[in-house]
Amino acid sequence: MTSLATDADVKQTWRTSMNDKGEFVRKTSAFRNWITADGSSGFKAEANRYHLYVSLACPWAHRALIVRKLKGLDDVISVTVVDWLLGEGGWSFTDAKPKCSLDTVNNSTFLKEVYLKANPEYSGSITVPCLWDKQKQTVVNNESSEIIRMFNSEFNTLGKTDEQRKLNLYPEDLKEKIDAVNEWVYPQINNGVYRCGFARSQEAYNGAVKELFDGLDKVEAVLSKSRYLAGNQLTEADVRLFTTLVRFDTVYHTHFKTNKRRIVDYPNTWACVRDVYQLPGVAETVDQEHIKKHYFESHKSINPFGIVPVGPDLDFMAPHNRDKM
Ligand SMILES: N[C@@H](CCC(=O)N[C@@H](CS)C(=O)NCC(=O)O)C(=O)O
Repeated sequence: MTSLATDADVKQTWRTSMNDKGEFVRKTSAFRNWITADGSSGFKAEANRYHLYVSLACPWAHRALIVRKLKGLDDVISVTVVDWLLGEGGWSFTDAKPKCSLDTVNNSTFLKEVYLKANPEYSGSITVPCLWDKQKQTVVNNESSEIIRMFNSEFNTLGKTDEQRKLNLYPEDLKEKIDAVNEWVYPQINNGVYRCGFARSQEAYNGAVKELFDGLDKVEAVLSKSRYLAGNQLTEADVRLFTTLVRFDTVYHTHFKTNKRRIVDYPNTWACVRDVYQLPGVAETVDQEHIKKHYFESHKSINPFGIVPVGPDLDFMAPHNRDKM
């Protein structure tokens, strides 16, 4: 019998990752196994073997959901959506909220039970996305940047259509460029919004917000010259940026105090968000109810009454005209 962690043992990343300057410092992910097409790593890419635990609110989990869709892997990799509320016990399962379901794979009540099944000694953060191996009964990987690379390259015989099997979001000739973009987009923007929101000193906030808007200005400049971040072809760099930007005006702008500008104020960036949103399969991965309710209801230290603001209404389906660039 696995010993279960008590609520007090649950390490909520956003609460515990602070340094003495009041800055938010994200912890590194713990499970880093690799699925390969040939199985040489011990984790072979196979249909119905892997299960993805996600929150529809979480930008990191959202990356994995988008790549799973774009690569036509929805019938190959199953998914459970957790309750949007991140409570005292961490992520949990419910069938009483739209799109959420109980954990029929591991029959757990809290996601921490899944992590502890993989490693009873585990004391790290309990985060989504979490990729579970139904065969080996363990967590394969809980780092989104790696999960999307595996979905992109290792499941190529299993995708639904030829086009989806051939889609390459990290092509050889663009690797350097994509890595270079990720190198600044991650700290300044993806993690940057959290660094603004969870700052516990004015200095920490000032530094994070400056880097964030320098980053967004840079994105706008790049996207004024090319359709996507690494040129005229969609890559993982765009997916990684998109999941932050699609949450920006509805949540971060108010909740994380990133209110110098909104994404709709950046014409090229906003058009690029709509471009990615309108790609086949992407819109159905975006759920603003989960997104808004998760952040505003869960982070009681920055929104004590859990009130969810009413707006803004954004038209993600408005024409983007980026294909004419
Ligand atoms: N580096 C991880 C970060 C994942 C992460 O921090 N996820 C958040 C949700 S947005 C989480 O699960 N937090 C749980 C907690 O703070 O307790 C990745 O990119 O996969």
